[in-house]
Amino acid sequence: MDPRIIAVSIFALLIGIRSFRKKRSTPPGPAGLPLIGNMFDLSKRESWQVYLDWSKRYDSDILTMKVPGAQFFILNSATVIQDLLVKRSNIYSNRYVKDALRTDTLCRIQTSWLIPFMNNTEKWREHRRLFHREFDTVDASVVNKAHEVQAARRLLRRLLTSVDHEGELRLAAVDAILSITYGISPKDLNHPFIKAPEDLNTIFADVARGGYTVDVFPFLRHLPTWFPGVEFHKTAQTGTTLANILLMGPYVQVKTEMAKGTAVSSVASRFLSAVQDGTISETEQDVLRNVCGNAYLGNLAVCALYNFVIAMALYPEVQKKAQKSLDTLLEGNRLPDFNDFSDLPYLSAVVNEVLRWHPVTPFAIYHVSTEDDTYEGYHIPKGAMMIPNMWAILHDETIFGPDTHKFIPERFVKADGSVKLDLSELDLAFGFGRRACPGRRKFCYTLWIMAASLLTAYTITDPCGMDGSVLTADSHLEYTNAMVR
Ligand code: HEM
Repeated sequence: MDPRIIAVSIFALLIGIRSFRKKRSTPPGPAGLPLIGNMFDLSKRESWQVYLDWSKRYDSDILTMKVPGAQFFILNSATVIQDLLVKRSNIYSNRYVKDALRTDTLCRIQTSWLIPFMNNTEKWREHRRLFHREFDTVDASVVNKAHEVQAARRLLRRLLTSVDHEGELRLAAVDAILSITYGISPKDLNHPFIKAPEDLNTIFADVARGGYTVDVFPFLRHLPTWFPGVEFHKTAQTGTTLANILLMGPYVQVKTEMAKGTAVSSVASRFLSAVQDGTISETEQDVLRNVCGNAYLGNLAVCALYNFVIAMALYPEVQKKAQKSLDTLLEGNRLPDFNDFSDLPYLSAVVNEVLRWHPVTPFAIYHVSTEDDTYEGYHIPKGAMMIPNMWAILHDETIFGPDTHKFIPERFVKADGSVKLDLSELDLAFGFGRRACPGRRKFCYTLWIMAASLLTAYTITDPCGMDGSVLTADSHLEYTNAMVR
């Protein structure tokens, strides 16, 4: 054979092997242990910072880790997240695949009505469409905002006599969402509707951080319930009960109140009236009932309310500045309402900074890919778990300016005093692409009215730790490693 042909063939073969290798190569990441892979690496303390440090060590914004049955990709920059979860959201909008790691405990809890766990299907799209219609449109927000103002006023009134300030914030967050959704306003923390979403969110958070051995070794699910160490059976049972309280408890109460003619106007009462009038189908009724249950579970908003209070106590000069803008506008004559929104840009900047400073969901919720993909030469297989390090991008100094670990609302203020981003535009704090949080606009307004009301009536001082020690802006605040913190 002609030696030139042989040389060309070998060259072509080498190029082929190289490009195949490149296509199949995986991003860098820490080497795991035999059998369990990176199980311990995935649940490091303050893992958002650990993952970011690894990005520097491995010189890559995308990292990979493996545990039996699943491969995770950590996305550590806004560019990678934008490229994959937003621009390719047709591929990266699924959730946990059935029977994959970590889903075992969840599968036992009745979660089919929970939007965050639905796969990218028509059912999920219909739920999101109706969620938007009921909570996000201009018409809906007029009624919803009236409820939010009332919930904020009730908080101020309770704080006059209560000493359990933390409990009052928890109550206020549930009060706001329950009154918008069901017209129900719990009077105290013993109300059965207060604890259910908190406990269910705790179970989901435990599952998400791999708290159950069955998620790693699925064969354990075949062991009988009395067997030591199979506590997940009990957790799953508790979770199912809680999920039912969430979905059916307030919904049934509204139905009963409507029958008695005592129901307060709410999302649920409006659609139940439409059912009585025969203007919506039974399927739509079921979807709307689920949508209400999802909004109720979204009460994780309380974590952001805590962060607001902590920030005000640690940064008194910020608090004073926000209070001054409120006092100048209200002149001590009245409490704020949503008509004041555009006149208080600094307060909007404070709320933006609360969401950025300590994001409530540092890793959003994992997205799952539905087909094989290639990115920057790396192979990403179908079923890969994509973990966006939201904390990392919200602390990226190239996006938000210097000292991102400090609470500086001025980073959101333009030279003319107006706010850089409208509240609802701080999208980075609310997830990505098609799965971005549908409650974000509604929630931003809840936080805004609570913040405005609190700062008008009270001054938050004397920050101290659990052990009574005095905290300052330089103290290290420890956050849990959960999906929601
Ligand atoms: C501090 C307030 C909140 C934050 C920071 C937040 C953040 C998030 C994030 C990061 C996601 C995942 C997005 C992704 O997968 O990329 C999400 C999903 C979701 N959020 Fe929120 N959220 C908040 C409040 C709320 C509220 C008040 C509601 C309800 C009224 C709500 C309803 C939902 C729902 C239903 C989903 C699932 C969306 C889906 O999977 O398609 N959230 N949220």
